[in-house]
Amino acid sequence: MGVQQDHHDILETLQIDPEFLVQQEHRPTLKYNDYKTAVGQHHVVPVIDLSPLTSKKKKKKEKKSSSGLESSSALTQQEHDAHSSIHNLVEQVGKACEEWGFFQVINHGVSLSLLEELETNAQSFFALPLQEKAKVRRTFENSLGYYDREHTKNVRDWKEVFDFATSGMLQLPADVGSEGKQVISHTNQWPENPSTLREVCENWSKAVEGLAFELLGLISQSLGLPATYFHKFWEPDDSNFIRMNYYPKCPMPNLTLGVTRHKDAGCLTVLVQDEVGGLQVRCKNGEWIGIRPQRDAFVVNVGDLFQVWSNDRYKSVEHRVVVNDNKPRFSFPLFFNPSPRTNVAPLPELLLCGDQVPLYRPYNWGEFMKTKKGSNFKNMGVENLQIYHFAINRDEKRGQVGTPPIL
Ligand SMILES: O=C(O)CCC(=O)C(=O)O
Ligand SMILES: [Fe+2]
Repeated sequence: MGVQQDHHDILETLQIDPEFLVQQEHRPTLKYNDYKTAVGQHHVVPVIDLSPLTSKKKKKKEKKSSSGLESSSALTQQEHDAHSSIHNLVEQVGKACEEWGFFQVINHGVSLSLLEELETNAQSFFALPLQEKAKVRRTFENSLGYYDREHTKNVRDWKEVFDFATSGMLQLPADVGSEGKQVISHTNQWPENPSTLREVCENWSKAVEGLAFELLGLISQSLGLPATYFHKFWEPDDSNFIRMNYYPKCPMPNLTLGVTRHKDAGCLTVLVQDEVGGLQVRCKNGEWIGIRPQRDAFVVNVGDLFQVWSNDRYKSVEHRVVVNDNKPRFSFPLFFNPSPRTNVAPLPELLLCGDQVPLYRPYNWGEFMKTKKGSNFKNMGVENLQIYHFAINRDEKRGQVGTPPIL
């Protein structure tokens, strides 16, 4: 049967809107009748135990409140042990970033009861009638709130989302000619119901943001930089936002995806998923593997910003979400992103030590995010903005880099 005929037959029997139809070569290849198989067979993404970090924080607190009666030599030994376990942690994180771009973390210090509260509230919110959810619907002018028509690579995702910024707002550059405005503020919108949603989300965001800064410190050290090196990019503001993802059951999970294959454009994604599974990562051999849901773990991945900053040492890895016809799924990623004013380019500190040439031209993160958010909003019919659009080609590298184009 020809491709044309095949496509025609599918449309004839389709139980879903064709907007959701993933191109044949990108459809999930496993059988997805049973949601458990949707997770895949392999679960080899590294799991890293963060207890050296969490116990270091605890010890610091104890030290502050202790009367200082311990002998100084005992303290020195303890400090030495702590130092070597942090060193070991940094090595594990660096290896995972270099080899996988993805890892899970356990003993991260974020409390399970916060997660349970978030899950209960998310379930209540997404169970509301559409007209209720639509009261806080995202618009082209305000990218925060509820949305059910998100597109990835111009295919509609089988999901509903609710986005909120951890600081309450995102300040993105205005379009040219926007009544002389330089920036447009996108502000959080909170639904009336569930009435606890706002408080729970704000508590969650404080806890997960704290974890993200710790992870940023570890990644920074793994690149040979001071732990706080990257913090300046989160000043005076940032563009962190959290998404509540709801993937309803899907009658045709072999033809559609919760999120089609993509790379995250930001710096780090720190995500917690429920027990259903469906997040898959593309391995170096091209195979898709599932990330095993683990109740006490966060899934962390480095995004495009780290790929550019590290000049391709840490690659942003493709991933996708498969859905199933058996159980809805929830996930809660924090997209941990710097100030929209940040100009992103390979870091001179990292180029100097490796005697390398930069592989990317500088670009402005706020402009990039604004363009990207526009293309997630609807099918633009063309491929959306990607970092490879800023890659420097070989000829340019030989002759050195010219003036970077403005986005
Ligand atoms: O739901 C998930 O597990 C992943 C979602 C994702 O990759 C994204 O929203 O960028
Ligand atoms: Fe993603």
